[in-house]
Amino acid sequence: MFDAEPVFPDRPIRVAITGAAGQIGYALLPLICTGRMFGMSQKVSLHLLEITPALTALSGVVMELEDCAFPILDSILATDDPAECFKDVDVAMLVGSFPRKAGMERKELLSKNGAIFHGQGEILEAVASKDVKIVIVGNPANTNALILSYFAKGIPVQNISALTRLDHNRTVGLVAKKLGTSVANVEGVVIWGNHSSTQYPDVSNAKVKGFSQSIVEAMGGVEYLEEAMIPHIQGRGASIIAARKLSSAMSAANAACDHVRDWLLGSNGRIVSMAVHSSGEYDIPKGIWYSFPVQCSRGGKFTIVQGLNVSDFSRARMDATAKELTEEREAALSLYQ
Ligand SMILES: NC(=O)C1=CN([C@@H]2O[C@H](COP(=O)(O)OP(=O)(O)OC[C@H]3O[C@@H](n4cnc5c(N)ncnc54)[C@H](O)[C@@H]3O)[C@@H](O)[C@H]2O)C=CC1
Ligand SMILES: O=C([O-])CC(=O)C(=O)O
Repeated sequence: MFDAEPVFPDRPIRVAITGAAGQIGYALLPLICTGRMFGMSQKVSLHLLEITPALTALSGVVMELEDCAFPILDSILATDDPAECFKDVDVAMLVGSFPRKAGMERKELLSKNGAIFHGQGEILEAVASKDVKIVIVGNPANTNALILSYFAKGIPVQNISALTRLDHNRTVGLVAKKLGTSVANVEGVVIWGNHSSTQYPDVSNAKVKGFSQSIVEAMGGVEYLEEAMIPHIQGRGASIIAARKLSSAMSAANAACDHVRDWLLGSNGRIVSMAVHSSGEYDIPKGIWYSFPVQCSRGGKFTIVQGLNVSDFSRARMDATAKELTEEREAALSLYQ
């Protein structure tokens, strides 16, 4: 457990979690309530949303939360009404949606899940604080963020993000394993682009304590990246589905917790990856939600880290994943225009 100065010393922080009775919800709730997200000095008020048929399952989750007697858990609201759930929340973690099955790409979920983020965008626009910080976990996460923003124009684009921290953590884990070091020694990994099989996990700017040479060379050169590391990270979600017959939940919840903690409390100078609105940084098309290297400062601010070295190898991959996101944007917006 860690402690931190509370974001709101005088009141609980209100956190909405959609799909709270699902796999990720079940893994995420204990992380929040044991202080892994906001520290042990911040009281938390949970606003849990489920679809009506899952309300009984949600009531069981609520019973378990009560039975945990978490000292920082102040109150729980469980509802199937998104307007009630989102009213006055400080953070909205939008998990509730359908996971893919083996053999599917995440973008195949667009027609089914896009409608959820359309509806929730309109409701957030109507009832949420303009300061709310929103993270979209449900897939296809980047384009769901774009859809949500399209229907919630009063919420600043900087307050809407999508989760690529899982890919980031996967890459940190892989680098540490390959180099035989601790994950704590790995810094400067970047996930560029889409949370999909076109994402570009980039270690070319990474630094690892104890290694003075280039990390690309230490890892086995460009050939290793191209043939092993990049496909490994791009396909990790599918590998987990193949093995578990269910998509990642523990690691997804852990990543969502890291994402919100760093966004709200600051990343202490570390580079982390978040899918955020592109204003054309690194010549990425404007208006898509693209995963960039960011540094977060306390209070829910982040800046995209500028000036990282971009080789031709990186450029081609950054552009390929941007192209996919541009196509997803066209497919999504064609439903609404
Ligand atoms: N961005 C990322 O890194 C990751 C994203 N995911 C995605 O997260 C999503 C959730 O995954 P799981 O928890 O494993 O799925 P799950 O099926 O176990 O749980 C989803 C829950 O959402 C609920 N739900 C469906 N529609 C809803 C709505 N309109 N409002 C509120 N709740 C609703 C369902 O009743 C269900 O309880 C999926 O789209 C999955 O692909 C999963 C892993 C990583
Ligand atoms: O692969 C999936 O469908 C679930 C997911 O997003 C991940 O594990 O990264």
